[in-house]
Amino acid sequence: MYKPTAPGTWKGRVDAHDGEEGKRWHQGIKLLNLTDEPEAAVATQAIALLGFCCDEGVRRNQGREGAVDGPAALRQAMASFAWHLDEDVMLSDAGDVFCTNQNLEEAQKQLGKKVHALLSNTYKTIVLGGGHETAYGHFLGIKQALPEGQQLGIINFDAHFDLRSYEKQSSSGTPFLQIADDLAAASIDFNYLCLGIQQAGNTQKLFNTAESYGADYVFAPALQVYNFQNLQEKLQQFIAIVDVLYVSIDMDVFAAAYAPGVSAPAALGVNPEVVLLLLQEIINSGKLLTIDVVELNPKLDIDNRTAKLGAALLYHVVQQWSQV
Ligand SMILES: N=CN[C@@H](CCC(=O)O)C(=O)O
Ligand SMILES: [Mn+2]
Ligand SMILES: [Mn+2]
Repeated sequence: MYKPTAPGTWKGRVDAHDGEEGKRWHQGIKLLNLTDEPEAAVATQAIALLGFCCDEGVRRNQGREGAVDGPAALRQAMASFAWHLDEDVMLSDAGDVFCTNQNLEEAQKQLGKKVHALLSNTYKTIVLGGGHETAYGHFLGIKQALPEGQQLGIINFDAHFDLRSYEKQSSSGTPFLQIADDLAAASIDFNYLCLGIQQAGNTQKLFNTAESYGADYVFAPALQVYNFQNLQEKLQQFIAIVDVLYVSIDMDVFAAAYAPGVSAPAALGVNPEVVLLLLQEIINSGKLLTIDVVELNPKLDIDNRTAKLGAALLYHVVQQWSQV
């Protein structure tokens, strides 16, 4: 269920005549094998990518399958980024966890183990999804790594709450209710802020669940650069009450013009600029523990637009996160 990334996977443009000055991500990234427990990160700033090749949650949620190929498409979209990282920064690719035989629950457990291995060895972790069922597996690792007494904050950029009932089965629509219930069982608060909610994309039942679980949210039409001061205030209030942050970026939060390659595109979704500004606020808080990008479906993408957007956001995340 786990495979390290094969040598040669990262490839792209080479400016050989420019030497070190021509360096790109595919030439600087290190491959990290998590088959055994990784060694503690040696670099001052160690960032690791980990793929979750899975769309079983999307299938179970009546969505359009294809997110299983999200990690490969994101790697490809990142490969030729110019290298502007400081010398003390190590960027690693820790391979992929796969979902086999539709066994989502086992795949999520395996993802949790690998996330825990990275976090407990001081890697700043970036999980490449996968449908939004990625979030529950990601959380299993966060929960194990969370120091006792620390408050976890979850910020989800998403058109949807993903708070559906998992009584019959879990899916890409249920991860944050699973997380809320797991936290409640461990007497830990569920601090959940959802940014970019589409009213038309969430039934009254979901709004009621959000309310009963104390979830906070901002509708997509309010997630605009001109409203940034209000957004910043709301974000800062949320960040102030927690110790560490888990951020999830569901690519369907963006307008379909920017992100056509998702199971459930949002015609009136948000613009990327405001998300980038909010990510910068989050990273500057110094509380970001781990992040994922989910729901990219390369089969439905147009000219790799969605993959390139996810990758571009991660470029800025890596650049800024490596400095805090
Ligand atoms: N991952 C979540 N997906 C959405 C899908 C909504 C739709 O298909 O319109 C959800 O369950 O709410
Ligand atoms: Mn989602
Ligand atoms: Mn969504």
